[in-house]
Amino acid sequence: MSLLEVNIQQAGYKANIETIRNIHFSIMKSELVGMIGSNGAGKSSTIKAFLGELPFLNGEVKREKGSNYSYIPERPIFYPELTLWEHFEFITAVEELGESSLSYAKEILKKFRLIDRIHEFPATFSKGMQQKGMIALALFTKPDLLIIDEPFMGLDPGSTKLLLNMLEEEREKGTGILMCTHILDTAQRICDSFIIIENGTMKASGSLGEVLEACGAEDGSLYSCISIEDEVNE
Ligand SMILES: Nc1ncnc2c1ncn2[C@@H]1O[C@H](COP(=O)(O)OP(=O)(O)OP(=O)(O)O)[C@@H](O)[C@H]1O
Repeated sequence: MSLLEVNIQQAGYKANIETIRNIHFSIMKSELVGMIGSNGAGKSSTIKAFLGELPFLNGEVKREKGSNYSYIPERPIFYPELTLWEHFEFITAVEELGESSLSYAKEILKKFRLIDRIHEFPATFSKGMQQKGMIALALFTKPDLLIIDEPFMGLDPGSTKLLLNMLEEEREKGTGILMCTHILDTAQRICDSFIIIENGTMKASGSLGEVLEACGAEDGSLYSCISIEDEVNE
């Protein structure tokens, strides 16, 4: 059984304005799925659509019964009136997670070198620190499904390496992961399967070999699956 099955016929932000259409995929346990496409192709909108955050959706989304998910949006979102640590305490209380989750949170925060800053407000953090705070908040709940939009944005090389290790550990635990990224060489190296989004629809999906073939990418590179607009003549 898949952790997530998405069948979107159409979805959008405004009535009668279709932002995405005909997007169908599923995510299995321990599967790392890379969603790639140009700026504005519709990746974040696809995520918002299956999370129920778009006002208009014609389609069907199925999640495995009893499974939980974490979503790391493209831009970090925090409660302005809470310190970083209060975010962990708040989620622990709301989701009735228990003390062991808070110990796990501290472990992650130590790895990300944020432990000395947990009593500060995330709005005062650097971009990369905010991103690491969001990642820690997503992971400490031990989700079955992890959805991450541009996870490497703003991370320094050490934190990028740490995140890659953490994704691998999550996968080994059985977590299904959907990751949107423009870092195609990393995606090509670590993802089990791919969804290529272009102009609001799915251009190809499947294993690396399948998407490369569907895109006619003879050079064997995911870069060839992304259409690049003709340069504007001066
Ligand atoms: N809040 C919104 N209201 C209306 N239209 C939106 C909104 N957010 C995004 N769009 C539109 O939806 C389309 C797809 O945008 P989306 O953010 O899904 O792209 P993306 O593939 O995630 O791009 P990027 O790689 O730049 O993050 C774009 O035309 C964009 O202008």
